[in-house]
Amino acid sequence: MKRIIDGQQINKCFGDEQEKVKVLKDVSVTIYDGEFVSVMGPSGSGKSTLLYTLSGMDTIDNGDVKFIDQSLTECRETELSDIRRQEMGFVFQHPIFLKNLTILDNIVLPAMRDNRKKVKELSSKAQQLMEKTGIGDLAYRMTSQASGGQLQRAGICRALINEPKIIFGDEPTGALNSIAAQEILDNFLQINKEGTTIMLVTHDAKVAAQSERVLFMKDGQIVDELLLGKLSKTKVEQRVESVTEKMLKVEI
Ligand SMILES: Nc1ncnc2c1ncn2[C@@H]1O[C@H](COP(=O)(O)OP(=O)(O)OP(=O)(O)O)[C@@H](O)[C@H]1O
Repeated sequence: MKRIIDGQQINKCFGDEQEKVKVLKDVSVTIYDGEFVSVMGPSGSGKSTLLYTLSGMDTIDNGDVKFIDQSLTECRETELSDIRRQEMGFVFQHPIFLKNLTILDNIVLPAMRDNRKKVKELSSKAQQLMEKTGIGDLAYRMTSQASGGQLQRAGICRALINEPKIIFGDEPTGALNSIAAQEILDNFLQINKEGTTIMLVTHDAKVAAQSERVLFMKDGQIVDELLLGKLSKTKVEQRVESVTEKMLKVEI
């Protein structure tokens, strides 16, 4: 299988000489093209830091991170930001939008830098994405006129507008009720079915259980992993049980 992200012996500290906190300790992880991987672990175990270092959003102290064949650690900042913008999508727990733009324009805006002359095309693509994620009728609303779940779907559309190879999500369902969370997850499952690789950080066993592989972190290391395979709808409860069981073991 083709590797899309390859992190080798990643070390990352925060703080200064007097108060240094080692957050990632020799972490090695490979994400394969087309996978849907989630990362679980206790609060402070380093999940978000791992996501940010693997996506080149944050630097590492030593080790290496490759996106396909390109070492992100060796990239210049401009190259890195091109890769992040063109090849990666990001979805956060609380998506940030410009309040004076419509939802559609908020989705289109990040793609304008690379496609200045194609505003019409981009708008039509954004509209298609909105329809696909179930918010087609919200295109011309302002962000204040949408629910948290609807805004999160808009965040997914924005992440998809440049047709990224991989989407990184940091607790994308963390601020939503269980129904809205499942709707967002269904969007991710569909996107993954269509070929986009997904890596999510989550505290929710039900979210992790629907991914294909779960990495468990503790104290800055990946201490366990659960291979679930692609989701088949009949077995969700069983998958949740397996994830919860592993998670409890990790927390002990
Ligand atoms: N920018 C930063 N400066 C200093 N310390 C940081 C910074 N970012 C993270 N940390 C520390 O690194 C450790 C790991 O943080 P991280 O956010 O990666 O953990 P997490 O597993 O995602 O936690 P949570 O589930 O609570 O979001 C924590 O102790 C955190 O306080």
